[in-house]
Amino acid sequence: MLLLNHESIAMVNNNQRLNLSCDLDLYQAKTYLADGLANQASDCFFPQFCQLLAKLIDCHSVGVFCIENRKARNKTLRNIGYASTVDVSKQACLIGEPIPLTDTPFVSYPAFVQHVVTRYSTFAQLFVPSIDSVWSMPFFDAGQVVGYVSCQFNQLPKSADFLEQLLASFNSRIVYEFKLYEKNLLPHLVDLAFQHREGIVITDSQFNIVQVNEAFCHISGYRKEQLLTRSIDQFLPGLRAVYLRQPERKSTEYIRQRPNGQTYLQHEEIIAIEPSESQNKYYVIHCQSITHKQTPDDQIYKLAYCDELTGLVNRRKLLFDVDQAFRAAQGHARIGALLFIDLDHFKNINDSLGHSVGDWILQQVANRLRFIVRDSDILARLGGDEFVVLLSDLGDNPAAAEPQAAIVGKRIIEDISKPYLYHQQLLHLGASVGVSLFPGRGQSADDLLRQADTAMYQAKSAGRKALRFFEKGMQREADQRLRVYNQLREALSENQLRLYYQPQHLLKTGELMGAEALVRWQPPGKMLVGPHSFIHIAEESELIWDIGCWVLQEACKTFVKWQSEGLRLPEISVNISARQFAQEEFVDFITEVLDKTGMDAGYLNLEITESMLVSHVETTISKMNELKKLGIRFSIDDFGAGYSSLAYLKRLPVDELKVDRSFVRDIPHDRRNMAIVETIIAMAQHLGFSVTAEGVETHQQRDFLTHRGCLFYQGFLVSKPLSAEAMRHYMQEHLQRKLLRS
Ligand SMILES: Nc1nc2c(ncn2[C@@H]2O[C@H](COP(=O)(O)O[C@H]3[C@@H](O)[C@H](n4cnc5c(=O)[nH]c(N)nc54)O[C@@H]3COP(=O)(O)O)[C@@H](O)[C@H]2O)c(=O)[nH]1
Repeated sequence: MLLLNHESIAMVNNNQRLNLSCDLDLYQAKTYLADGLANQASDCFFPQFCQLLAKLIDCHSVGVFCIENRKARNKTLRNIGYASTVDVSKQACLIGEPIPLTDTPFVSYPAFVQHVVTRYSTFAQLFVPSIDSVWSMPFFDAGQVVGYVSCQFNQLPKSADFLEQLLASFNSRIVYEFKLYEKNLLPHLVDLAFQHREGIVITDSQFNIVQVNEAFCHISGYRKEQLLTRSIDQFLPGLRAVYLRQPERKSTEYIRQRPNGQTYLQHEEIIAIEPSESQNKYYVIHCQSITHKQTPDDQIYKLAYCDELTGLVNRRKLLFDVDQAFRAAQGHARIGALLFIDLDHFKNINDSLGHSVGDWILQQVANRLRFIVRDSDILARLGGDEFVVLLSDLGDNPAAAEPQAAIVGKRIIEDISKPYLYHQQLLHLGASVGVSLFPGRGQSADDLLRQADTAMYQAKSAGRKALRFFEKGMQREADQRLRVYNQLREALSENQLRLYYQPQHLLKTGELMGAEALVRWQPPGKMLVGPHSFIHIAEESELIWDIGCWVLQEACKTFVKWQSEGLRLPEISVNISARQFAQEEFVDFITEVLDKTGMDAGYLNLEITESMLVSHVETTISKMNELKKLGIRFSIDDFGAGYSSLAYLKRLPVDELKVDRSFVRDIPHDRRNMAIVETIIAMAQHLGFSVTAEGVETHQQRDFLTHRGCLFYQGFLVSKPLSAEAMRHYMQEHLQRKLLRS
């Protein structure tokens, strides 16, 4: 607003008072105005006031302005009354317009400015160029300026003193009308705003929804009663978190999901409103669905460069961006970082709750990541549960860049690990992050993704929810892993896998009670390779399914063959990995193998690990029950080394616990481990499970276990794992000894 600037203040301060004679009697003027306003309805008060005053003092025009957002830094003037003694059709309509007060203090005394039109071009746009000067005066409420009256003159006005005295006597009435105006205007504006085509949500200070408009219900697919009083986190997840973390970043695009599963792209803007110090804070969220607003060009761009599910940059665009960022960093001696993020346990959610929940989770993760990165960073989804954040400029000092990248990485892990609320159900995820800084010596843009991926793998191996920076040694390990993976694939197709069998005996009598099938890899011309060197690599990929299938078929085939040869073994145990068990078709697959091999399910025992049970207990129990109906038995392998939750243990249809080798190893030296073994045995007895001790190597260990009531054991004391042929001889000898004894 040009009326009240530094220059005008200077003029008043210089006592350049308007010294013009007054033709009007002050008393008459007051009466004239007071009569004219006496019965004036509130909504016409200010236009009428302006009209009367303009006529009275014979000026070009009069305007009344109230100050909006008085407490905010960016307060503005809104024109609420205007009248002119000349034809106003040629002038800009000011009523209701907020007028910006750029660089201008809100003065608290009358001000006068001459030659306004030539001095200020904006003013010329608002008023006819004939205006020469402007005089304005503030109105006060409890000592605070609440608005102004401004009078525009075609020529120098006659008396400012007169005007000042006249208007001062109307201060209370004008302030009263200001208040009425504000009170009446607000609901009217709210009504108008709520009829808007775009979605509006109002929340209280705790982000609970207090009002929504029809448009929001239409866009989001929720009914008003489903939304009111609920937290916005349920319907606009992530918005609150990003706002609280970065209040200056008011608007963002999100992928949202309707209750029917349909997704849409939405532009959301949040504004905090604090009506007064005594009143609570509110938030107004403006939502604009922009899915349909995209031009064909936008759509082509999105198809080519965006990930459809999350709206993030896709792999193709990321590779391009990485290349650009790498070159820019090289050219300007800056440092950047590429963060490779892989979700922990995502597959469990996908497998157990279905792909639509998996998709929902990926969208939530994308939204959470959006809050963390800055606009200048690049956020991409590579596919599956892999995301990438490219921080293109972390300064020019490598020592400072690394902690900065670590802060972002740790925040990513922290935010992704917070629970997700899906239809009253809390879902848990984690994230492992690998970081590669660039540009490095001998490094190319192509290396970046691979290096960060390698570091991410190290983070996963470190126990998940971890962050690792790429180091040169990691590359060697990654290359080795890839080599083993490729060779394993070949091993499967070239029939290089072998199955070994470790006998299991009854502790009390030494009776042969079963055997555990253990896989080995026999590369041509090389030493036999144990599962420790390759099972974990297989478990990271679909290869574990193929290997697991082979093991189960081979074990059943061999067992049936032994049976046909009269070698009767009470049971054969097969290890099942979590990834294998989680497959939807697992139960069907087992049934098929039993059918094909002619194996009686009553002889088959599946060894599963504790960790597998904790992540999705319900699905696990239901799968186990299906298999139990066929006659299959279950052991919990490595018991005591994992979570050992008694809460789920009593619900599981399990038959046996296998005490982890690490507890048996130190008998009789480690009293604590001995106490653990005793407790496991006692607990198993109470719950009706049998117990097998693994890794028994000495007579002392065997005696201890026997006296504590353990039923079965396996270990080098009695036999190492044997090839199928050696196991056949072992069974024959055992049978002969038994026959001799009887
Ligand atoms: N998913 C699958 N996992 C499998 C399969 N085959 C094996 N495995 C898992 O690999 C782990 C290592 O197995 P392995 O090297 O065969 O070791 C087993 C035994 O050799 C070893 N053992 C047995 N007795 C002793 C002993 O007295 N001393 C000693 N130092 N080691 C001994 O223990 C392993 C058996 O362990 P467990 O399975 O826990 O009963 C192993 O964890 C296997 O689970 C497969 O086909 N699928």
